[in-house]
Amino acid sequence: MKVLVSDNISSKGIEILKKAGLDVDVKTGLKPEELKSIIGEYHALVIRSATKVTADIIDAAKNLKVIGRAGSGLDNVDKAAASKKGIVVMNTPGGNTITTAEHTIAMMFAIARKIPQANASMAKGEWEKKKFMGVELFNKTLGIIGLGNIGGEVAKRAQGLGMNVIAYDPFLSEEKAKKMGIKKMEIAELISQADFITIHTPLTAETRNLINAKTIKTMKDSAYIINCARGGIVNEKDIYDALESGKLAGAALDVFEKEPPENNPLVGHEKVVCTPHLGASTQEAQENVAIAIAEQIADYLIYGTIRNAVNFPSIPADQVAVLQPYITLSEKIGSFSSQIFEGGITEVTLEYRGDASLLNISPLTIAAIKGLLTPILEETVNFVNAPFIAKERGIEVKETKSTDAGDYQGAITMKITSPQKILSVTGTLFSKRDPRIVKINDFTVEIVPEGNMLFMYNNDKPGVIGNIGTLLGKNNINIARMHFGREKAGGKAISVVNIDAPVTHKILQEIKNLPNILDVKVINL
Ligand SMILES: NC(=O)c1ccc[n+]([C@@H]2O[C@H](COP(=O)([O-])OP(=O)(O)OC[C@H]3O[C@@H](n4cnc5c(N)ncnc54)[C@H](O)[C@@H]3O)[C@@H](O)[C@H]2O)c1
Ligand SMILES: O=C(O)[C@H](O)COP(=O)(O)O
Repeated sequence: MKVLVSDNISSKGIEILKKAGLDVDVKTGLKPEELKSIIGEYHALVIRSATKVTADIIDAAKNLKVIGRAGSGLDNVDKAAASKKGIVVMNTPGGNTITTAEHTIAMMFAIARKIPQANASMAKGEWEKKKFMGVELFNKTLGIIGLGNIGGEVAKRAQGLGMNVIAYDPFLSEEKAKKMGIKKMEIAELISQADFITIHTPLTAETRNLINAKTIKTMKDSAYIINCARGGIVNEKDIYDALESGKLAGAALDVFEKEPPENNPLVGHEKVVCTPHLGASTQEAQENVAIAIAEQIADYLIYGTIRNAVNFPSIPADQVAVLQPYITLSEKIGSFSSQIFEGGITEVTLEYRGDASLLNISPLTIAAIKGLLTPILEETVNFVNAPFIAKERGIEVKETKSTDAGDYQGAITMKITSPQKILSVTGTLFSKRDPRIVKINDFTVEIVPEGNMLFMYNNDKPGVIGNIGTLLGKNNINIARMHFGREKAGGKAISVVNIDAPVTHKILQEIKNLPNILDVKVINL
């Protein structure tokens, strides 16, 4: 397997990839067309923030299985295009958190005490003591927008400096904020109260342009803005206008709308401190993220283990043993159901009952959808692109949970709806690991879902089984197992036969023509 490392990462990560037996090429600074022309030969791509993995690049990535970000931000990757193609996108959350929080604090000190400006002045031989009067951080209010990993570490450090920390984060509970000794508030309130405002959110549709002329108007004239998150969250033109008009005291920026910035008047402005996206640039953080991404990529390419993927739920190591049999069961229920169902599917509901309801159900639902789509689609369906394909095909996926599993310890039911009909298939685990299909609509059955199978609706009349056995025997096809279910004696019945070899189209036709056979489907699991 070949790995392309297209941005600078610590050599420790490259050593790990090579030791794992992977063929590693390091080619940094590639132009988009150069990357596009070579990406087809690689199975993994390791990046930082410089490489732009656009839909165009992904389209050319014929063999790519994984994109690994040595760091956290993934706004330079077209995640939807990658997911659609079944490419796992993973990052290394946490590896550069402390380093970036420290950089934020350093930027806050730098702008409050004008350290870079004073340094530049001294380098020119000046001694401008009066010009570089600063402000203390002690007793000032720090407003943190986005109290996640980095925001949280910034908060701790600011509290240590005697600052009053307030935060805006719509996804943060009041209780957690309280535990951290932080007052949570709405953004408008934070902006009007803060002496220093620091941003630690991802760049999303919600956060793009979050700090703009309108919000700046409501800030204190003495306020400072620090952005070590992503360019585009603060509107650079509006910050420049505010600084020029005396509305803001200063800004410290590590990230920019365009990187590297071109003709950006904020760079070199006397009230601005700039660093070239250095938030994560310490030896410690770079080793952390390079080692982490190399291990994650090697584990995925060699063992299929997915960790820290943004487009597939991670399964913690201690949950794998319990979840794996249920993942297998879900996938088999999905595959079994789609092979006996006919019609345009509009909705799929997964019902988790008993023990199954207590599990992390997202991977189980994805497995069921993968199982459902694989037999009916030409394109490769995997755990990453299955939810995307379902959505694209207009299939609504729902989940329900109930602790009551009736006769079973745990059960999963897949209900497939089309405008004409509904199919319901329930499965369970025998001895905690052996999948069984135990109900199909109102028929109670006990089917081992594996290998080649024949699924039949028939009239519950004598001779049906004998006829099938004779026909298969004549064609030298051995029956491994047979299962039956019926509504009532003499009514409609279900027969499922596990066979040791697949049937040909001709044999299938002959089965269809047997007396009392209403319908036959071939299943392969
Ligand atoms: N400058 C650098 O070199 C550098 C290094 C690492 C990370 N980063 C960037 O820093 C940012 C934060 O990283 P992190 O690891 O702390 O991420 P995180 O996911 O731990 O935290 C992000 C926080 O933002 C909050 N949030 C999301 N949308 C929001 C909104 N609309 N308003 C307010 N809060 C919102 C989330 O609830 C979460 O608590 C990211 O943009 C990341 O890319 C930059
Ligand atoms: O998202 C990140 O991890 C940071 O922005 C660091 O980016 P970098 O790896 O390009 O320095």
